[in-house]
Amino acid sequence: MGVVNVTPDSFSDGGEWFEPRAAIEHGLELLAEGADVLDVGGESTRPGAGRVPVEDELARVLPVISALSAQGAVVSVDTTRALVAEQAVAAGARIINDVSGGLADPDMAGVVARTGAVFVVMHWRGHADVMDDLEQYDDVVTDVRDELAARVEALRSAGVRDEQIVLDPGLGFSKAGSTNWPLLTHLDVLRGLGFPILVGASRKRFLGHLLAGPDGEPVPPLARDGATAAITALAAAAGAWCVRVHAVRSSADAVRVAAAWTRAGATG
Ligand SMILES: Nc1nc2ncc(COP(=O)(O)O)nc2c(=O)[nH]1
Repeated sequence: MGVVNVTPDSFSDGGEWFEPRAAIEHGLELLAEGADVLDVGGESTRPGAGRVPVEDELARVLPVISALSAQGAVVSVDTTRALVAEQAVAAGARIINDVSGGLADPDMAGVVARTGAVFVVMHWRGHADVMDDLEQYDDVVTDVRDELAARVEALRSAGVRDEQIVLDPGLGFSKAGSTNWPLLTHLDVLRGLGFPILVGASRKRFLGHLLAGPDGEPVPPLARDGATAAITALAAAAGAWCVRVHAVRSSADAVRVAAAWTRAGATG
């Protein structure tokens, strides 16, 4: 899943593809690099980001979703708003990628049920302005699993079918650096819920800290693509359904390495 952020302020690529034409071109480049899905977002979710008015979010994403869908791309819309999701599906999006898993907008579950779109349910505890204050867990793996299971039950009650649901641990969302790693090394616990798993580690802060030099300063987002590709390979080998990345080529190659590695291991 290649990231197409049509925003002026996303943490790792804010502003590069803010104009629709540039965003569309970038999406086509990511397809050429091997992306299976293009994730189009119009509102940054980075910690501390302010909300974007809904009309601005619509104006940003709809032209890009329409154009990329018309080119045959499988497009997801990265939004927490039911209205944006509904209009994005009408414009051709086949996946709704909601970092709040339906918590931010009470109308989202109904839109998902009505449209039949695939729904990515990410683990989330609050909007960007508060999420860093909500990082308390007894056991992050079982807590995230249980909170996602509760979301699944709520979605089922709203008429969403199991085959529409994809789960996502929400790396970096209400999770400080060290808290992210157990979610990656225990993907099997999340997979135990019985749904495909999407992993979004690309260029995130916890990787910047991992790669920090002697001065302890985290490396900048654009220096985190090697670590991102390594996580892609490990997550693929652990059975992840999809990884959401900014740099597609390196992760597409990493998926092929993991597939070859797993096949060789299977043949013994
Ligand atoms: N499903 C899903 N969606 C996401 N959307 C945005 C970001 C972070 O923002 P970015 O687009 O600036 O990387 N991370 C995720 C994620 O981890 N999972």
